[in-house]
Amino acid sequence: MENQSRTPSPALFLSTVNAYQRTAAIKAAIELDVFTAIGSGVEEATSLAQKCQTSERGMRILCDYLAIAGFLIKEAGGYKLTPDSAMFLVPSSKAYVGSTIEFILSPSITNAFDNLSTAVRQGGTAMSATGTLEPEHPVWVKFAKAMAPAMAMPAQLIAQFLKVDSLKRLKVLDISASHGLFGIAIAQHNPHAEIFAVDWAPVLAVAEENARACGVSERYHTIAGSAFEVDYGKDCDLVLLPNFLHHFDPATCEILLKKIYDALADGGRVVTFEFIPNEDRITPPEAAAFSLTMLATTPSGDAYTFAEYEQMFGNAGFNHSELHLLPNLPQQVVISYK
Ligand SMILES: C[S@@+](CC[C@H](N)C(=O)[O-])C[C@H]1O[C@@H](n2cnc3c(N)ncnc32)[C@H](O)[C@@H]1O
Repeated sequence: MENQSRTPSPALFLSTVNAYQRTAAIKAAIELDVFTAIGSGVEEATSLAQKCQTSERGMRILCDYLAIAGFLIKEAGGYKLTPDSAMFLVPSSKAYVGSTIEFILSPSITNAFDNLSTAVRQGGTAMSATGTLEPEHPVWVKFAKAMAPAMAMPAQLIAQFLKVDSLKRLKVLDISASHGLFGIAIAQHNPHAEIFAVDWAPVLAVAEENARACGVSERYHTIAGSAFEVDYGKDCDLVLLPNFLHHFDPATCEILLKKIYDALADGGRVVTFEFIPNEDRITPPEAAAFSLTMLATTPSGDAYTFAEYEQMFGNAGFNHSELHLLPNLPQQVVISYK
């Protein structure tokens, strides 16, 4: 109704076409360490320029733009951090996510969007036949290093949610382990947990380093190779499947889920952590929009609805699946039982 009654405007079109400038501004601010400088109390463009070794004009224009975009507050000619910027954009914060630009803005990802019309025409990535699913694609080592800070909180929330602390036996398979944080969080919550991490060999080196740093390396084992080909072993109690199924079409997901089903002990669980849109496929926006990333970067991946996951797990033999919301996260959790 609101759309019909207001005066038509090109504002949305123009801000969307210019959106690359927002991306460039936040990237520059992170590269120049502007948020650290402002967080440490340096607030005027002149002193910020000295601290970050930039021109004064450049710093003034960048900081004004960041204030317009909502990353900074401008007061009495100086700049302050917003609460979000203080928590997520200052590198000394535990919740720092600035490093994620190393993956999200890596050419392997951004180049995939340069030719989106072709991807739309053909219904899958225009990068190459396999996109980011090429075996040992180097972008995944970047992901493992850059995205770990953003996954630390979800990994801990999932470990808490699963209530694994008092189990006397816990064999865990972490498929697409990457940085390893999801499996490591389970090992931290349960001293009996043995983690078996599946991913490409160069990626698993990052997971092993993190397992060592978290003091769980003795219970952290790796299985290098394609999740579709390696031997998972038997009698797993828990399979972690975070941010993996979205890369594939439903038939391929079902092949993987059948393999997982065979590796699970009776009563075992699979934890799928994914962007899960509502049935309308346009809400919630962040989860639903993830579909475009899959169109641009993979041959046939998608952001699946819960009903679609239920069907895939059902077809693979699982007894039932449940959808759970975790606080303050754009992704949701599906628990599927053998
Ligand atoms: C989007 S990342 C998700 C990583 C991690 N599970 C997380 O949620 O943060 C996808 C991961 O799948 C891995 N991967 C891609 N294709 C794979 C395959 N065929 N077999 C095993 N791992 C694969 C990548 O190396 C990468 O670590």
